[in-house]
Amino acid sequence: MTLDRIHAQGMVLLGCGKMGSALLAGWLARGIPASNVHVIEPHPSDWLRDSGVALNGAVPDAPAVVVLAVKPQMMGDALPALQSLGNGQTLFLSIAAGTPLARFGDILGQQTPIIRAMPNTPAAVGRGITALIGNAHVSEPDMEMAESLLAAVGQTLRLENESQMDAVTAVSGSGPAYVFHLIEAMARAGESQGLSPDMAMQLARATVTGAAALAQDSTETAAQLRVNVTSPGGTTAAALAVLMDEADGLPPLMVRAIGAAADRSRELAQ
Ligand SMILES: NC(=O)C1=CN([C@@H]2O[C@H](COP(=O)(O)OP(=O)(O)OC[C@H]3O[C@@H](n4cnc5c(N)ncnc54)[C@H](O)[C@@H]3O)[C@@H](O)[C@H]2O)C=CC1
Ligand SMILES: O=C(O)[C@@H]1CCC=N1
Repeated sequence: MTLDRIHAQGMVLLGCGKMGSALLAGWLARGIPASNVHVIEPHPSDWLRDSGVALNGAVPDAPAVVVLAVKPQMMGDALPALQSLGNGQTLFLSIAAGTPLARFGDILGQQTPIIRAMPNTPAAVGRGITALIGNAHVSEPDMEMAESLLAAVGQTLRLENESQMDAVTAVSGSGPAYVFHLIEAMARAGESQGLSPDMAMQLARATVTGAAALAQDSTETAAQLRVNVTSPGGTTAAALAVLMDEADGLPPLMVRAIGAAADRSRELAQ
């Protein structure tokens, strides 16, 4: 129902790289007709060419929504081409890290309804999470349309204020990279204990994905799931004594890493 406007008026996707194509794959899988999606992408992948979307042609006069999925540094170059759609009924939905709502209004017009969202790459397998916040011109139906689009690729979450977006970006936007790095680090540590690289990677990858699935499906807290693995005086306890060290274990390291990402998000806003 909330996607009726897209069916009637079409939509535009500006930039179809890693995140844009993850979103597009979800929309097509959820039944948005490819012919309703107009994509502007100077370097289209084979997948995009074969997807059936309207690629690099004229965009509709009044699309229901324009999704902005170019790098923050490219926004200034890319956005003026869509200026004529500003100050009207078209909703703009940006997924760019660190780009404040006010900056879009400066280019598109101050009356333009704009939503800022932060998805993540597990959207590619329908397991993303996206946080959203809109400016004062976004109506409830606008917000619901954006949520429906993003719900096609995972969970959604409304923020209370825009300042939360830097922390969201640091936790869930960038977060998948931390988990992939955990796989790499566990595999490398397994190698240092004598496993072959292939075997270490198979064990690390299956362990992280298996634990993630358990965290998703279980009613128990993450802390309890950890306790369930930890036999008193056993191997896990020995590892956790290292990882949970308050001075140089994972918690202070994560505070530094997430702090660095949030700081970078704030810098991008300058
Ligand atoms: N990759 C990720 O995990 C996430 C990325 N984001 C945000 O999504 C946006 C895109 O990031 P990625 O997909 O990772 O980058 P990407 O580099 O894979 O994709 C950007 C795309 O924009 C295209 N492009 C460049 N100039 C253009 C123009 N003038 N008009 C139309 N298209 C143009 C590029 O050819 C490229 O395909 C960024 O703003 C980023 O902050 C948000 C959440 C997660
Ligand atoms: O690294 C970045 O800036 C983008 C935003 C969140 C994930 N990737």
